[in-house]
Amino acid sequence: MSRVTLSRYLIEQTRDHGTPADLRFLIEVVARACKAISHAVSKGALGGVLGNAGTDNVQGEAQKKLDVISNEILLEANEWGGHLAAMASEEMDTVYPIPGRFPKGAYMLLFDPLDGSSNIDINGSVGTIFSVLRCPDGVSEPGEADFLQPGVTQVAAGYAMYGPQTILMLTLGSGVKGFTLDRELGSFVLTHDDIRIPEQTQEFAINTSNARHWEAPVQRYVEELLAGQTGPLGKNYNMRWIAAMVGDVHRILTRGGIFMYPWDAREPNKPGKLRLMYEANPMSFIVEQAGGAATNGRQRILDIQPSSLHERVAVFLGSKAEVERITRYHLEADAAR
Ligand SMILES: O=P(O)(O)OC[C@H]1O[C@](O)(COP(=O)(O)O)[C@@H](O)[C@@H]1O
Ligand SMILES: [Mg+2]
Ligand SMILES: [Mg+2]
Repeated sequence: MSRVTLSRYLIEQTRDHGTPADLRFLIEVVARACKAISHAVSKGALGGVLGNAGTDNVQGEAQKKLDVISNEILLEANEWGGHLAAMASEEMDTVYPIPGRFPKGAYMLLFDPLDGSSNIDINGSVGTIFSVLRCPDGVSEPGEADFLQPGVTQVAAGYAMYGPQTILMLTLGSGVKGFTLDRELGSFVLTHDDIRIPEQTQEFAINTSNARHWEAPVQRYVEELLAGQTGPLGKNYNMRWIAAMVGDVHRILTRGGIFMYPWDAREPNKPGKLRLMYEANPMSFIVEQAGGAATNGRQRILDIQPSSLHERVAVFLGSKAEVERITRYHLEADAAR
């Protein structure tokens, strides 16, 4: 059987399903950048890429060397391609315009260049998350306001995961495909066709060290999960936490489950830890395209109208029945107030 590479898959999407050629090139360039990041990550201590960069990002988080390297790789790969009008990144203060010497295109790219940064120095899984938006008509130099589109307008989203294997998961809005990097061939090869998340699950992911800071509906739900077979949910649940959203979402796409990063009272003014534009929106698009659901506890994430580029959000995503349950618990608690 001949192998379907990412390039071939994208060409077939253009030929048979009307995927614009410039979107296809854009995805190819992002995938090439992910290969370069995978290579950089794998060098570890030998390549001098571990440890802190000695700088903070706009959100006040200490940047790791690989956060900065990955951001640079994505910028350099994409700026000359001719498919983009601008980029935005978790690691940059504001919008990155395409330099005047390069041609401009119809799309805008957003990314979390290195997700799961706390795993870098322990040789745990990390990844890259990306989201593609259309540049509004008539805008040649998009600013922050042009990026503030709800997630439902995304034309493509995906992530690469740099684990024991490097994989790339992609949605163009009609299902989710997964590709594994063949290092000898240098290509991403289709290995996960038509991914579907089971509606029910027996696995959950949440950082329980924050339990005392959660809202009542989250405490209620997790208590019920922990109560197991003799509790109100009537079954035993297992728990996993990779500390990299890419890893937890990848597990959910592979065998189901629910992932939660709720609001908590440690920083009460922030709606959550994860970023709407670089993490929650692309992951919610992928999860919905695989038959799952994603909310902030009260509302579908893809319907949220962003108010700023680096906006945070609470995230509950994965198997539909579980996401519906935790969302219902929030709404019931709100109604009883
Ligand atoms: O360390 P915590 O609080 O458990 O947070 C883990 C979460 O933080 C993140 O690492 C945030 O992403 P970055 O590494 O891109 O900042 C998520 O991937 C992950 O789910
Ligand atoms: Mg992240
Ligand atoms: Mg990051």
